[in-house]
Amino acid sequence: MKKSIDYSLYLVTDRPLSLGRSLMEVMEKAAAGGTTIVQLREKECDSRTFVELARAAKKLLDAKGVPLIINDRADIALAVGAAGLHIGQTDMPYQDARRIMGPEAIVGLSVENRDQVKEAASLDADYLGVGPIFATQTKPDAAPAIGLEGLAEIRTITKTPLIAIGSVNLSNAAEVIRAGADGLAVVSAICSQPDIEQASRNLAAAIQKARQ
Ligand SMILES: Cc1ncc(COP(=O)(O)OP(=O)(O)O)c(N)n1
Ligand SMILES: Cc1ncsc1CCOP(=O)(O)O
Ligand SMILES: [Mg+2]
Repeated sequence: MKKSIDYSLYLVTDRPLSLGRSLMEVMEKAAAGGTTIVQLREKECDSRTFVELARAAKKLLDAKGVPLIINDRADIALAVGAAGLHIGQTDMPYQDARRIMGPEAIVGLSVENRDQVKEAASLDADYLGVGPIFATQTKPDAAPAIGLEGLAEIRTITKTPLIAIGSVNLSNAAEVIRAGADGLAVVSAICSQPDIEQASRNLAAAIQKARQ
């Protein structure tokens, strides 16, 4: 049986946005503060570097019981035995990713609008990464923001876990949860904060409170 995953606080890494701190430091402190799942997102590095980072990330996160998801690259996810893969609308098609990763792996899919959510209904994605919720500078090629209304509407058409992404931070975490997100995916709200552990702790507490 597939392991149940806590998607509450989903860190998506970004080394250039980490204020000079190492990937290991970011992940270590984020996990200490309550981050429940980590996606290694590397847009610039070569494959060798990506594998080495992923292997080191897995070792660190395994010791903390935090699952590691790899962005875009099924080959890297398989090479290091990661828990799963995240793909978007212009990445490898979902069915191919699922076949390669196997039935036990977590495979997450990005959706940017309600049509893509409807298309995803025929798939068995473990979660949908919905966004951007708000405009973000972190991903210059992101689709237009869907807002809290867009998220709430998507919530009504699927039961698949929804992970909200795109300028999600401490100031809007509660309303994003209340609009229907099962988890919050953040880059800058953790990676670019001076105190990563505290930022993670604050977000985890805000999520818990919003669910009460
Ligand atoms: C949790 C989560 N949701 C959405 C995305 C975006 O994925 P994608 O559209 O493939 O864009 P890139 O991240 O590959 O630039 C994500 N990474 N994680
Ligand atoms: C990877 C990604 N996909 C949609 S928005 C985004 C970037 C989110 O970054 P931030 O949390 O800093 O806005
Ligand atoms: Mg992608």
